Amino acid sequence: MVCSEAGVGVDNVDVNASTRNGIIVMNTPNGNTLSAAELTCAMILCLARQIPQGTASMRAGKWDRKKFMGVELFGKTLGIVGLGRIGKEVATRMQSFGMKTIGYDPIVPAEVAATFGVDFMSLPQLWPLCDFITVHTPLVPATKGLLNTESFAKCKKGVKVINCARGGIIDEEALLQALESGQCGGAGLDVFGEEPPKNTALVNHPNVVSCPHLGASTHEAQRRCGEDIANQIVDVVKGKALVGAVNAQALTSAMDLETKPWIQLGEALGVMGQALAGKVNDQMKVKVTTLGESLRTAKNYLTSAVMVGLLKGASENYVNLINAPLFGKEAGLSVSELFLYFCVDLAFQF
Ligand SMILES: NC(=O)c1ccc[n+]([C@@H]2O[C@H](COP(=O)([O-])OP(=O)(O)OC[C@H]3O[C@@H](n4cnc5c(N)ncnc54)[C@H](O)[C@@H]3O)[C@@H](O)[C@H]2O)c1
Ligand SMILES: O=C(O)[C@H](O)COP(=O)(O)O
Repeated sequence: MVCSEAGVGVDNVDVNASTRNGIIVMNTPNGNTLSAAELTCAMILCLARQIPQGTASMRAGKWDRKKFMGVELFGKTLGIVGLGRIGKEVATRMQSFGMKTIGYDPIVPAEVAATFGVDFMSLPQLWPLCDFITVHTPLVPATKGLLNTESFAKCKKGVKVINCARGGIIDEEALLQALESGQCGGAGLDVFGEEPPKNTALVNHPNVVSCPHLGASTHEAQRRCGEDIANQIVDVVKGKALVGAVNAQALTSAMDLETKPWIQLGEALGVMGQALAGKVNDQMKVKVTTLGESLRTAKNYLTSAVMVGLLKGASENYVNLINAPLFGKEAGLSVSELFLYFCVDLAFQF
């Protein structure tokens, strides 16, 4: 079974429960990149020129030319936290407005960031330099509250911030306080800790521009994600490839013609192990040893295959390559892996 997310974030899918039930969880990480990047750029422009506020004012019958004095983007510094797919597209677009782009990412190296015009630096270096800050990371423990009271205090007074990634990366309480004090000069928010937000203090703030999670809401992005997911599912059904799976590393290898026989062998060895050792219990030790360069990376799938064989029939659950490692762990099995280059005493062991 496959559970597909037509987008990047799988936070609306219970990945652990899917893994337990042997269900593949897939996403389509590329389809909505441009749409999310364009919305971010639109937010930056709205913050600079207060376009939504101007519209609301005119709808209220006013002609207030003095109230909405803006700033140019030319020559301003944009800090980009998270230099993946969307962060990169935002950078190149905003450079065309004459913005200087600086950024940080724990995975993307400085040399790579430089290829798309981003001056890489640490977060403590980045905060005080930015006129605008936009976040493009996943929401994980390391990014929750990345912009908080402490980091706002390190920023230029009046810094404008954008979150078109995930609610919670900018701490909402700290943001409200920073908006109230003027430390933050405006915020563009497409995402919220709770969606829709019950606490409307932020969306009602005069310096906040907001959208109801519209980053991927374009005809083009929806079509692309739909096509991607359809192709991914057809490929799985045909046993051709497993693209975009977020919880099935072993299964990715199972699609490869060269590794298929090894997976069958691993499973058969597991069945034999069960026949010899009896029902799996927490006293059992399993050691999967592979030999020779061609099996250097085999532990990625072979151990799972052995576990399938060991647990099949012995478990009340449906066991497959996706959930076997989890069930093995829960049964208390002690599993280790050994790779040997050569079968001699001088073998290099990893
Ligand atoms: N608003 C929307 O509708 C919408 C649409 C698409 C994507 N998104 C969200 O946008 C975000 C980015 O998506 P993407 O496709 O660019 O993802 P991506 O995986 O291509 O890029 C994310 C980057 O964040 C970096 N990162 C991880 N931890 C970090 C940290 N502690 N500090 C700085 N950087 C860190 C990663 O190394 C990676 O390069 C995700 O949260 C995604 O769910 C939102
Ligand atoms: O993570 C994503 O791709 C975006 O947040 C879009 O998600 P959605 O398709 O649920 O709007």
